[in-house]
Amino acid sequence: MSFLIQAQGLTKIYRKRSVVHDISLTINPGEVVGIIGPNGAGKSTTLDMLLGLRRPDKGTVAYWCQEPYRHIGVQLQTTPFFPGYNALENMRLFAAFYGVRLKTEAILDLLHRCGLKDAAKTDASRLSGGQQKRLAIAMTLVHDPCLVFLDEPTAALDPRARREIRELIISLAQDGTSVVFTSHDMEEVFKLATRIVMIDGGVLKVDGRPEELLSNYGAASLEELYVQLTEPLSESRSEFAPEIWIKEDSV
Ligand SMILES: Nc1ncnc2c1ncn2[C@@H]1O[C@H](COP(=O)(O)OP(=O)(O)OP(=O)(O)O)[C@@H](O)[C@H]1O
Repeated sequence: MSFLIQAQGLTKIYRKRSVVHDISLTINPGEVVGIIGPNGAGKSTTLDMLLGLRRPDKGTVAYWCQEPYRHIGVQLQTTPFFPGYNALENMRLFAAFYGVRLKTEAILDLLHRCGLKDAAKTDASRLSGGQQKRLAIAMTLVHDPCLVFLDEPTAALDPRARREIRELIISLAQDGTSVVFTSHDMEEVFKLATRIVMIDGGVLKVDGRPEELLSNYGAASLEELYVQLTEPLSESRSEFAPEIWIKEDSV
């Protein structure tokens, strides 16, 4: 299998403004791809288009197999749990969406892998923020996917919970699962990612291996590279400084 997802020329337009513009991106087997960029840069919109959750206005997405959704796990920024059900039951219900019947032992193994074994019987809505994130990630694994998408998996978590999620991402990668994740924590991205993609103003700015990127741009750290390549908020990202405007007759 040469690629998992291959996107060509992805463009998404809202109110005549191109919030994602002509992005081409390939996700390969075995990669941990870290997607970085300022708030509102177009990362989530790009992920959604890669996943087929939003239709691109231009461009194409190709997958490595006929039914990719059966083999992709997705944790979006908000993961709705089934209210009134505990973690284990949520896992079982979620698995049913994929047509997978998981034995209790198998679910407990997954919860254990995600550091949640003791919380299996706790109502999902009563789990802590970090536990809910871990449950959201555990739920992406119920159908044994070969690719998982994690949108800001460590955002708003305390240091211990962040560390646990990072270890989980490393263990997924070690088991051969490809991972695509977004994060605003440059140190975290540098540590975890085998490839880094930066999107800014809806445009793909860089795409490469972490060490290569630093040496190509002469940056001492990913944070330095980020600052070097993105514009200050006041210059580029006010409400009145849109990314790319589309001529009326071209939409
Ligand atoms: N449904 C929509 N209608 C109109 N504009 C939208 C819609 N969805 C996203 N946008 C706009 O598209 C731009 C990109 O949003 P997106 O959520 O992809 O950014 P992001 O890089 O994921 O940001 P963050 O890091 O804050 O999550 C933003 O300006 C956002 O306001």
